Amino acid sequence: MSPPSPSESPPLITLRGVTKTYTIWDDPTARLMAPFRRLWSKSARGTEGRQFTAVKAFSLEIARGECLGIIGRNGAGKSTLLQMIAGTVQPTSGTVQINGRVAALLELGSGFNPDFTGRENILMNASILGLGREEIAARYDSIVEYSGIAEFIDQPVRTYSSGMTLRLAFAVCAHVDADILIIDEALAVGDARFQFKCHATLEQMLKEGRTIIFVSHDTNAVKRMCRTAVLLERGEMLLKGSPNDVTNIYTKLITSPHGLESIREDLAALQNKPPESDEANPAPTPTPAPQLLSSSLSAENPGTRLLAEERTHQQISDKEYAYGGEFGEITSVVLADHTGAPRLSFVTGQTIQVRITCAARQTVTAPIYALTLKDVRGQEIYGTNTYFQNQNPPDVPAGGRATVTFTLPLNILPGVFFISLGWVRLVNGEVVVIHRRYDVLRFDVMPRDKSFGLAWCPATIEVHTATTSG
Ligand SMILES: Nc1ncnc2c1ncn2[C@@H]1O[C@H](COP(=O)(O)OP(=O)(O)OP(=O)(O)O)[C@@H](O)[C@H]1O
Repeated sequence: MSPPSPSESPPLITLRGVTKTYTIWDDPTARLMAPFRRLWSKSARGTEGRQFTAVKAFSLEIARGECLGIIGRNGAGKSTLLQMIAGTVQPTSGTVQINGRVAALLELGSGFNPDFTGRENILMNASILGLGREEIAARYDSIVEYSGIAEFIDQPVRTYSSGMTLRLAFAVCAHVDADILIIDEALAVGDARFQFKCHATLEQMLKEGRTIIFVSHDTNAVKRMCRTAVLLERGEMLLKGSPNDVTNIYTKLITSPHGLESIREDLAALQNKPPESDEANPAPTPTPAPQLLSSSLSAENPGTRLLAEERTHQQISDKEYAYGGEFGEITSVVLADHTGAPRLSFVTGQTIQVRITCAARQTVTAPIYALTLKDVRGQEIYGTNTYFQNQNPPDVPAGGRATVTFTLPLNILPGVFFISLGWVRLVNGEVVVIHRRYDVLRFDVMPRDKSFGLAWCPATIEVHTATTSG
């Protein structure tokens, strides 16, 4: 029987007005003395230490079978939120209601006793997570085999590397029939092979209708795994939406010098945006006629008219998300075939050209031009830039223009794809955005043969058959 769809079943997790406030002590002695002082004097209550709210009035319902990604800057409150869902931290106010068994991979090894062996920790953890003696005995060998560290299973966990600790912790979580799995960045310490195995297990868990909540700074992992993502900032939920929208806004937040201010308008626009259709299965669209692009520039800006004249375009994708544009703008984007003829539909293996024009309002020194291809889920499938290719394009003077052509073979199998473009510069090792236009063009790739998968790696096959044995 297939698991019920998220909309059919009641929420597995309900958070209502969840707030966590910590008391911060500048003086460690005052912290130690505080309980005694409170005993001596009622008036001392609440007068020492500063209150710091790590998570503010957070409300959310998470359905069975949902995979929710939580992203946000360092200190945004992600781990605190996960700890409250996992039950290891109590909220100061608000309620957390959980209707199922929770397994959590929080701070690495936090559930383990470092002086116990791997074997003892498996037994202890599986028991804490709700398995009975017989169930643990029946699954023990499988847990050890999954972890791949059988050789070290009788060594104390304090002697394990972080990758080995992760292997053990994940192996336990994967075997306890959890309804909800919570993962806090932990997977990042696993080697590539184990990460692959973890992701396959997570996919399987989702198919079985389990719920996964995971925190990651890896926006691609969020887009690959999740259908919904939440952006946390200073303890508050700024946005809940498609992983592509949320990670686009997050990228702007972390690269803009104006921080939160820089995304206010975007948040307002997204809140008014109608719900998206199934992004993973968009209906094919006919190639539209050329049309004028909307602009991020204000009408008052003296450069606007000149730039607008150039802003003729093949197609705007309705997903475009742009920012920057103050010092210069990517004014035109044309997708063409290898002859230079504009097109939006190709066949696997064909060569494309992406031609962009960048107009500088102020001198742009040490410019970098970048291109990314994404699939319909926002997953980056290819990206490059002039910096990675060891090119040093010339500065663009105020009022000047640069035209840039990216030429690349479309070695990808059929689907719908989006092009994102960036014009940035590096200042003291930091990326300063001149203009970024994400998901600006949408194009289709049609099949050229019956090969399958993601990438087109045209294989030749040689078969030698012997006519006699021996
Ligand atoms: N026990 C604690 N006492 C005081 N402050 C705390 C405590 N735990 C967390 N904080 C503070 O709460 C804020 C949120 O911390 P949290 O670890 O939840 O952030 P995060 O989003 O997970 O960050 P990161 O991405 O760096 O892991 C931070 O400012 C942190 O210093």
